[in-house]
Amino acid sequence: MGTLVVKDGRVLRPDGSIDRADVRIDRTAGRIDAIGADLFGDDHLDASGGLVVPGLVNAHTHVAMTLLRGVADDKPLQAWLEEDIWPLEAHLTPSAVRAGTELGLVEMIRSGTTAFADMYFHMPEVVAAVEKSGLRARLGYGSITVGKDADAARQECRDGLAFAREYDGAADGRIRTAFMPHSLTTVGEQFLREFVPEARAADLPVHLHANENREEVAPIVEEHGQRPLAYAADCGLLDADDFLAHAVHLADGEIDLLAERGTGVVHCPASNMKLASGMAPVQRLLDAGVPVALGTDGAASNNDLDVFGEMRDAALVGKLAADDASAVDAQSAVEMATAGGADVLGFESGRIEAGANADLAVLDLDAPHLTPQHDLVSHLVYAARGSDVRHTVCDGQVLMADREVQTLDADAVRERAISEATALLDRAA
Ligand SMILES: N[C@@H](CCSC[C@H]1O[C@@H](n2cnc3c(=O)[nH]cnc32)[C@H](O)[C@@H]1O)C(=O)O
Ligand SMILES: [Zn+2]
Repeated sequence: MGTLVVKDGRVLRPDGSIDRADVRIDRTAGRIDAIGADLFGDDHLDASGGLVVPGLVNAHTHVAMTLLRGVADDKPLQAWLEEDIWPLEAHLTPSAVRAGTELGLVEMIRSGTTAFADMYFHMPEVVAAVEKSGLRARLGYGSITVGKDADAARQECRDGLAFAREYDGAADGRIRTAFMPHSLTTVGEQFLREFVPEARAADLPVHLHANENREEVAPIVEEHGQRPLAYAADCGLLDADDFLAHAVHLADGEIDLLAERGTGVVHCPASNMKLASGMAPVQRLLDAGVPVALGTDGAASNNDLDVFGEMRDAALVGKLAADDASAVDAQSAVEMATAGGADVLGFESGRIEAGANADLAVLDLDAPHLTPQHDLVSHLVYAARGSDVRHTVCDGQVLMADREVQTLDADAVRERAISEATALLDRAA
C-alpha cells in the first residue's frame, strides 16, 4: 500500500500551533509517520491553500436516527421519546437501520468526522456499514429493560453483551465495541448489577446516557437516596474507560467523582438546547480534569451530524453556562472535538503527530466566511462548517477526495434512505 503524502497544507498541531508542512502516512500501518517540509510518497493528496486538522470525533450519536430527522421537533426529552421516537423505532428493520446508518456515515465523511460512537438497534448492520465506509467507531447495542418482563429484560442485556463480544476488533480493528445500557432510568438496578461485571470480565467499556435532564435525575434521587452518579458508581459503573452522554445536571460531588475515576463525558450541546435539557457545566468539568468529548446525539435532536456545529455550540453555550465569555474557548472546543474525543473513545487518533492514527481532514480556507485569516483555530470553531471540508482520510485511506465520497455511493445511499424513511413512517401510521 505504501505511503500517502498530504501535501502543501497548513497543519494544526496538538498544541494548537499551525505551520506549513506535509504529512506522510504509512498506509499499511494506517499511521502518520512523518510531518515536515517536502515529503514525498507513493501518492499525494493536495492540501494547498487548505488546513490539515485531525479528523473530528462524534463521541455520542444514534446514527440511523437520520431517518427520523425532522419528524418530531420542539418537544422535551421524555415526551419526544415516548410519544414520537420510540413508537417509530418499534418499526425499524435491519434494512432501515442499514440505510439510515449509511446516510449518516456519508454525512459524517462529508463533514470531516473520522470516528464516532453509536448506540442503536440492529448493530450488525452498523458494523457492515462502518466496514464499507472506512470510518472508525465504538459501537454498542442500546439495552433497555423498563417496560419489559424479567426474561425480555435479561435478554436485552445479553444481546448487548453478545454483540460487543462478537464484534470488538472488527474491520481490521477500526471497530471497537462497548456494553451500552441505555440510561440509569431505563435499565433496572438488578440488571446493571448483573451485567456490568460481565462487561468488565470481557474488558469492555460501558457507555450510557446520564444526568441528561432534571426529570431524569429526580426519580433516581428519590428511589436510591443518592445522586445518580453515586448510584452509578455503586452499580459498578464509572471506570476510566467508561463514558457518559450528556452529564448536564451534576452536583459538585459528581464532578469530583468523574475526575477521580477518569470517566469520560460526551457533551451534546445542540441536543441539550433543542430538548431544553439544560446547560452542562463544561468549563467546570475541564477545570476538574474530567475527559470531555463532543457528540451530536441523534439527528432527530440536532438535526445534523456536523461536529463543526457542535464545536460552535459547545463554545457558545459553555459561556452562557459559566456566565463568562472566556469559558470554553476555541482551543478547548477543538481539543474536545479531536484529541479529547479520541481519548474518550479509546482511539490513538485526534492528533496530527507521528505515530498517531492517520485520521484527518483537509479544509478549504478560501470561502468568504473564512476570510481574513487572523486565527484559524477561531475559524474552526466560530466560522467553519462541515461543507468546508475538501478531503477526509481515516486509517490512511482516503474516504473523500475533493468532496467526492470514495467508499460509499452517496447518491444511491440518499435514495435508499428516502425510501426506507418513507416506508418506516408508513408502517408506523
Ligand atoms: N434496545 C433499545 C434501543 C435503544 S437504542 C438507543 C435509544 O436512545 C434514544 N435516544 C436518542 N436520543 C436520546 C437522548 O437524548 N436521551 C435518551 N435517549 C435518546 C434513541 O431514540 C434510541 O431509542 C429498545 O429496546 O428500545
Ligand atoms: Zn443519545
